[in-house]
Amino acid sequence: MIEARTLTRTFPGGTVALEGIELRIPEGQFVSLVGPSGCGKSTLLSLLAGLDTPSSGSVVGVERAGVVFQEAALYPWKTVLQNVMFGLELSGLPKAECQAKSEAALRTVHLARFAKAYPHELSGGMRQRAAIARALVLEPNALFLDEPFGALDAQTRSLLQTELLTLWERTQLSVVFVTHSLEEAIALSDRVILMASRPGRIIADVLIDAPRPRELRRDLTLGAIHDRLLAQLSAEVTRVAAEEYDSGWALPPPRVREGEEAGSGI
Ligand SMILES: Nc1ncnc2c1ncn2[C@@H]1O[C@H](COP(=O)(O)OP(=O)(O)OP(=O)(O)O)[C@@H](O)[C@H]1O
Repeated sequence: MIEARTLTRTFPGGTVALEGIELRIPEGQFVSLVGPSGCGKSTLLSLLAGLDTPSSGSVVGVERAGVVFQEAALYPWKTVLQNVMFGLELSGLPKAECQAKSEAALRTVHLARFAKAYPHELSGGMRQRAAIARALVLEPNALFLDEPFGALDAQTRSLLQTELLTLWERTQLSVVFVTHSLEEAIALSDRVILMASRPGRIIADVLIDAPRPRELRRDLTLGAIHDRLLAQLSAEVTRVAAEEYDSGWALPPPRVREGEEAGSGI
Protein backbone atom coordinates (compact mmCIF):
# COMPACT_ATOMS: atom_id res chain seq x y z
CA MET A 1 0.00 0.00 0.00
CA ILE A 2 1.31 3.44 -0.98
CA GLU A 3 0.08 6.10 1.35
CA ALA A 4 0.25 9.89 1.16
CA ARG A 5 -0.55 11.57 4.43
CA THR A 6 -1.65 15.22 4.49
CA LEU A 7 0.82 16.11 1.76
CA THR A 8 1.47 19.77 1.19
CA ARG A 9 3.94 21.26 -1.25
CA THR A 10 4.54 24.98 -1.31
CA PHE A 11 7.13 26.26 -3.75
CA PRO A 12 9.48 29.15 -3.03
CA GLY A 13 7.50 32.17 -4.15
CA GLY A 14 4.41 30.95 -2.37
CA THR A 15 2.62 28.72 -4.91
CA VAL A 16 0.69 26.13 -2.95
CA ALA A 17 0.96 23.33 -5.50
CA LEU A 18 -0.67 20.80 -3.18
CA GLU A 19 -2.53 21.06 0.07
CA GLY A 20 -3.67 18.34 2.43
CA ILE A 21 -3.51 15.42 -0.01
CA GLU A 22 -4.67 12.15 1.52
CA LEU A 23 -4.27 9.14 -0.74
CA ARG A 24 -4.00 5.38 -0.28
CA ILE A 25 -3.11 3.23 -3.25
CA PRO A 26 -3.50 -0.51 -2.65
CA GLU A 27 -0.79 -2.76 -4.06
CA GLY A 28 -1.23 -3.41 -7.75
CA GLN A 29 -3.75 -0.66 -8.36
CA PHE A 30 -3.60 1.38 -11.58
CA VAL A 31 -4.41 4.97 -10.67
CA SER A 32 -4.67 7.94 -13.02
CA LEU A 33 -4.32 11.55 -12.00
CA VAL A 34 -6.24 14.01 -14.17
CA GLY A 35 -7.01 17.69 -13.82
CA PRO A 36 -6.45 21.08 -15.39
CA SER A 37 -2.99 22.32 -16.21
CA GLY A 38 -1.20 23.47 -13.08
CA CYS A 39 -3.38 21.59 -10.58
CA GLY A 40 -0.39 19.73 -9.17
CA LYS A 41 -0.48 16.35 -10.93
CA SER A 42 3.25 16.30 -11.67
CA THR A 43 4.06 17.62 -8.22
CA LEU A 44 2.03 14.84 -6.61
CA LEU A 45 3.66 12.22 -8.84
CA SER A 46 7.13 13.54 -7.93
CA LEU A 47 6.35 13.46 -4.24
CA LEU A 48 4.94 9.93 -4.42
CA ALA A 49 7.97 8.76 -6.41
CA GLY A 50 10.36 10.38 -3.94
CA LEU A 51 11.79 12.80 -6.51
CA ASP A 52 10.66 15.78 -4.45
CA THR A 53 10.19 16.43 -0.75
CA PRO A 54 6.87 17.59 0.70
CA SER A 55 6.66 20.84 2.65
CA SER A 56 4.69 18.83 5.17
CA GLY A 57 3.16 15.38 5.37
CA SER A 58 4.72 12.14 4.21
CA VAL A 59 4.68 9.31 1.67
CA VAL A 60 5.12 5.70 2.73
CA GLY A 61 5.13 2.43 0.83
CA VAL A 62 7.35 3.23 -2.14
CA GLU A 63 10.57 1.25 -1.82
CA ARG A 64 11.78 1.64 -5.38
CA ALA A 65 10.11 3.96 -7.86
CA GLY A 66 10.27 3.50 -11.61
CA VAL A 67 9.62 6.83 -13.29
CA VAL A 68 8.79 7.67 -16.92
CA PHE A 69 8.25 11.18 -18.26
CA GLN A 70 6.75 12.54 -21.46
CA GLU A 71 10.22 12.97 -22.93
CA ALA A 72 12.27 9.82 -22.65
CA ALA A 73 15.42 11.84 -21.83
CA LEU A 74 17.81 9.15 -23.02
CA TYR A 75 21.51 9.93 -23.21
CA PRO A 76 22.08 10.55 -26.93
CA TRP A 77 25.65 9.26 -26.85
CA LYS A 78 24.68 5.92 -25.31
CA THR A 79 22.97 3.02 -27.06
CA VAL A 80 19.53 1.89 -25.95
CA LEU A 81 21.09 -0.94 -23.96
CA GLN A 82 23.65 1.36 -22.35
CA ASN A 83 20.87 3.78 -21.41
CA VAL A 84 18.90 1.02 -19.73
CA MET A 85 22.01 -0.33 -17.99
CA PHE A 86 23.12 3.03 -16.68
CA GLY A 87 20.98 3.20 -13.52
CA LEU A 88 21.81 -0.38 -12.59
CA GLU A 89 25.54 0.20 -13.02
CA LEU A 90 25.31 3.12 -10.60
CA SER A 91 23.89 0.70 -8.04
CA GLY A 92 27.17 -1.22 -8.19
CA LEU A 93 25.87 -4.44 -9.73
CA PRO A 94 28.43 -6.40 -11.81
CA LYS A 95 28.37 -5.36 -15.46
CA ALA A 96 27.38 -8.78 -16.84
CA GLU A 97 24.38 -8.89 -14.52
CA CYS A 98 23.42 -5.33 -15.48
CA GLN A 99 23.53 -6.33 -19.11
CA ALA A 100 21.46 -9.49 -18.65
CA LYS A 101 18.78 -7.64 -16.69
CA SER A 102 18.74 -4.77 -19.17
CA GLU A 103 18.37 -7.12 -22.12
CA ALA A 104 15.47 -8.81 -20.36
CA ALA A 105 13.83 -5.42 -19.74
CA LEU A 106 14.25 -4.56 -23.42
CA ARG A 107 12.62 -7.86 -24.38
CA THR A 108 9.69 -6.98 -22.11
CA VAL A 109 9.06 -3.79 -24.08
CA HIS A 110 9.75 -5.50 -27.45
CA LEU A 111 12.87 -3.49 -28.10
CA ALA A 112 15.54 -6.19 -27.93
CA ARG A 113 16.36 -5.83 -31.65
CA PHE A 114 17.26 -2.18 -31.09
CA ALA A 115 19.57 -2.69 -28.12
CA LYS A 116 22.53 -1.36 -30.09
CA ALA A 117 20.69 1.55 -31.69
CA TYR A 118 21.12 5.14 -30.55
CA PRO A 119 18.16 7.21 -29.35
CA HIS A 120 18.08 9.35 -32.51
CA GLU A 121 17.53 6.19 -34.54
CA LEU A 122 14.31 5.39 -32.67
CA SER A 123 10.75 6.59 -33.19
CA GLY A 124 9.00 8.46 -30.36
CA GLY A 125 7.13 5.32 -29.33
CA MET A 126 10.34 3.29 -29.25
CA ARG A 127 12.05 5.93 -27.13
CA GLN A 128 9.18 5.74 -24.64
CA ARG A 129 9.51 1.95 -24.61
CA ALA A 130 13.20 2.36 -23.84
CA ALA A 131 12.30 4.73 -21.01
CA ILE A 132 9.87 2.15 -19.63
CA ALA A 133 12.58 -0.53 -19.84
CA ARG A 134 14.96 1.79 -18.00
CA ALA A 135 12.38 2.16 -15.22
CA LEU A 136 11.56 -1.57 -15.10
CA VAL A 137 15.15 -2.74 -14.90
CA LEU A 138 15.42 -1.22 -11.42
CA GLU A 139 12.76 -3.72 -10.30
CA PRO A 140 10.50 -1.04 -8.86
CA ASN A 141 7.53 -1.78 -6.62
CA ALA A 142 5.61 1.04 -8.28
CA LEU A 143 5.66 2.73 -11.69
CA PHE A 144 5.09 6.47 -12.00
CA LEU A 145 4.32 7.74 -15.48
CA ASP A 146 3.91 11.46 -16.18
CA GLU A 147 2.10 11.96 -19.51
CA PRO A 148 4.20 9.15 -20.99
CA PHE A 149 2.27 9.02 -24.26
CA GLY A 150 1.44 12.73 -24.51
CA ALA A 151 3.79 13.43 -27.39
CA LEU A 152 2.90 10.36 -29.47
CA ASP A 153 0.59 10.11 -32.45
CA ALA A 154 -2.81 8.53 -31.79
CA GLN A 155 -1.97 5.09 -33.21
CA THR A 156 1.34 4.75 -31.38
CA ARG A 157 -0.29 6.01 -28.23
CA SER A 158 -3.02 3.41 -28.49
CA LEU A 159 -0.43 0.67 -29.04
CA LEU A 160 1.63 1.72 -26.04
CA GLN A 161 -1.48 1.95 -23.88
CA THR A 162 -2.22 -1.68 -24.68
CA GLU A 163 1.39 -2.67 -24.01
CA LEU A 164 1.38 -0.84 -20.70
CA LEU A 165 -1.78 -2.68 -19.62
CA THR A 166 -0.24 -6.02 -20.58
CA LEU A 167 2.89 -5.15 -18.64
CA TRP A 168 0.87 -4.05 -15.62
CA GLU A 169 -1.27 -7.19 -15.66
CA ARG A 170 1.87 -9.32 -15.81
CA THR A 171 3.89 -7.52 -13.16
CA GLN A 172 1.03 -6.46 -10.86
CA LEU A 173 2.94 -3.26 -10.10
CA SER A 174 1.14 -0.29 -8.63
CA VAL A 175 0.90 2.38 -11.32
CA VAL A 176 0.40 6.12 -10.97
CA PHE A 177 -0.32 7.62 -14.37
CA VAL A 178 -0.66 11.34 -15.08
CA THR A 179 -2.64 12.29 -18.16
CA HIS A 180 -4.54 15.23 -19.62
CA SER A 181 -6.98 12.84 -21.24
CA LEU A 182 -9.99 11.69 -19.26
CA GLU A 183 -10.65 9.09 -21.93
CA GLU A 184 -7.18 7.64 -21.54
CA ALA A 185 -7.54 7.62 -17.76
CA ILE A 186 -10.91 5.86 -17.86
CA ALA A 187 -9.79 3.36 -20.48
CA LEU A 188 -6.70 2.31 -18.53
CA SER A 189 -7.24 2.72 -14.80
CA ASP A 190 -8.79 1.00 -11.84
CA ARG A 191 -9.28 4.41 -10.37
CA VAL A 192 -9.40 7.97 -11.67
CA ILE A 193 -8.47 10.84 -9.39
CA LEU A 194 -9.55 14.30 -10.48
CA MET A 195 -7.59 17.22 -9.10
CA ALA A 196 -8.32 20.94 -8.87
CA SER A 197 -5.93 23.82 -8.47
CA ARG A 198 -5.24 26.74 -6.15
CA PRO A 199 -4.52 24.93 -3.99
CA GLY A 200 -3.91 21.56 -5.68
CA ARG A 201 -6.30 19.05 -4.18
CA ILE A 202 -8.40 15.98 -4.97
CA ILE A 203 -12.01 16.72 -5.90
CA ALA A 204 -13.15 13.32 -7.21
CA ASP A 205 -11.95 9.77 -6.74
CA VAL A 206 -13.74 7.21 -8.92
CA LEU A 207 -13.27 3.43 -9.01
CA ILE A 208 -13.68 1.82 -12.43
CA ASP A 209 -14.12 -1.93 -12.45
CA ALA A 210 -15.18 -2.51 -16.05
CA PRO A 211 -13.23 -5.27 -17.84
CA ARG A 212 -10.51 -4.27 -20.31
CA PRO A 213 -10.17 -3.56 -23.17
CA ARG A 214 -12.73 -0.81 -22.68
CA GLU A 215 -14.71 0.94 -25.35
CA LEU A 216 -15.85 4.19 -23.85
CA ARG A 217 -18.13 5.11 -26.70
CA ARG A 218 -20.04 1.82 -26.52
CA ASP A 219 -20.24 1.44 -22.75
CA LEU A 220 -23.01 3.50 -21.16
CA THR A 221 -21.61 3.23 -17.63
CA LEU A 222 -18.14 4.36 -18.70
CA GLY A 223 -19.69 7.08 -20.85
CA ALA A 224 -21.62 8.37 -17.82
CA ILE A 225 -18.46 8.37 -15.68
CA HIS A 226 -16.64 10.23 -18.44
CA ASP A 227 -19.36 12.87 -18.79
CA ARG A 228 -19.60 13.42 -15.05
CA LEU A 229 -15.84 13.84 -14.66
CA LEU A 230 -15.68 16.03 -17.76
CA ALA A 231 -18.37 18.30 -16.32
CA GLN A 232 -16.36 18.65 -13.11
CA LEU A 233 -13.16 19.23 -15.05
CA SER A 234 -14.78 21.85 -17.29
CA ALA A 235 -16.24 23.66 -14.30
CA GLU A 236 -12.81 23.70 -12.70
CA VAL A 237 -11.11 25.02 -15.85
CA THR A 238 -13.76 27.75 -16.08
CA ARG A 239 -13.33 28.69 -12.43
CA VAL A 240 -9.55 29.02 -12.75
CA ALA A 241 -9.82 30.93 -16.04
CA ALA A 242 -12.27 33.35 -14.42
CA GLU A 243 -9.67 34.02 -11.73
CA GLU A 244 -6.89 34.44 -14.27
CA TYR A 245 -8.72 36.71 -16.72
CA ASP A 246 -9.51 40.33 -15.99
CA SER A 247 -12.53 40.52 -13.73
CA GLY A 248 -15.80 41.18 -15.47
CA TRP A 249 -15.02 39.07 -18.55
CA ALA A 250 -17.96 36.73 -18.92
CA LEU A 251 -17.08 33.11 -19.65
CA PRO A 252 -19.52 30.73 -21.29
CA PRO A 253 -20.82 27.93 -19.06
CA PRO A 254 -18.85 24.67 -19.19
CA ARG A 255 -19.80 22.39 -22.03
CA VAL A 256 -20.10 18.65 -21.85
CA ARG A 257 -20.02 16.85 -25.14
CA GLU A 258 -19.03 13.35 -26.14
CA GLY A 259 -15.64 13.22 -27.83
CA GLU A 260 -14.75 16.79 -26.92
CA GLU A 261 -11.31 15.91 -25.69
CA ALA A 262 -8.44 16.33 -28.09
CA GLY A 263 -5.40 14.16 -28.48
CA SER A 264 -6.68 10.89 -27.09
CA GLY A 265 -5.84 7.65 -28.79
CA ILE A 266 -8.77 5.75 -27.29
N1 LIG B 1 9.70 24.06 -9.29
C1 LIG B 1 8.64 24.86 -9.17
N2 LIG B 1 8.76 26.11 -8.66
C2 LIG B 1 7.70 26.92 -8.52
N3 LIG B 1 6.44 26.57 -8.86
C3 LIG B 1 6.26 25.35 -9.38
C4 LIG B 1 7.34 24.43 -9.56
N4 LIG B 1 6.85 23.29 -10.10
C5 LIG B 1 5.53 23.48 -10.23
N5 LIG B 1 5.16 24.72 -9.80
C6 LIG B 1 3.80 25.27 -9.77
O1 LIG B 1 3.00 24.38 -9.01
C7 LIG B 1 1.72 24.23 -9.60
C8 LIG B 1 1.49 22.78 -9.93
O2 LIG B 1 2.37 22.41 -10.99
P1 LIG B 1 2.36 20.96 -11.64
O3 LIG B 1 3.39 20.95 -12.69
O4 LIG B 1 2.44 19.94 -10.57
O5 LIG B 1 0.91 20.91 -12.28
P2 LIG B 1 0.33 19.89 -13.37
O6 LIG B 1 -1.08 19.61 -12.97
O7 LIG B 1 1.23 18.74 -13.51
O8 LIG B 1 0.37 20.79 -14.67
P3 LIG B 1 0.45 20.35 -16.22
O9 LIG B 1 -0.78 19.55 -16.48
O10 LIG B 1 0.44 21.65 -16.96
O11 LIG B 1 1.70 19.57 -16.40
C9 LIG B 1 1.68 25.17 -10.80
O12 LIG B 1 1.12 26.39 -10.40
C10 LIG B 1 3.14 25.34 -11.14
O13 LIG B 1 3.36 26.57 -11.75
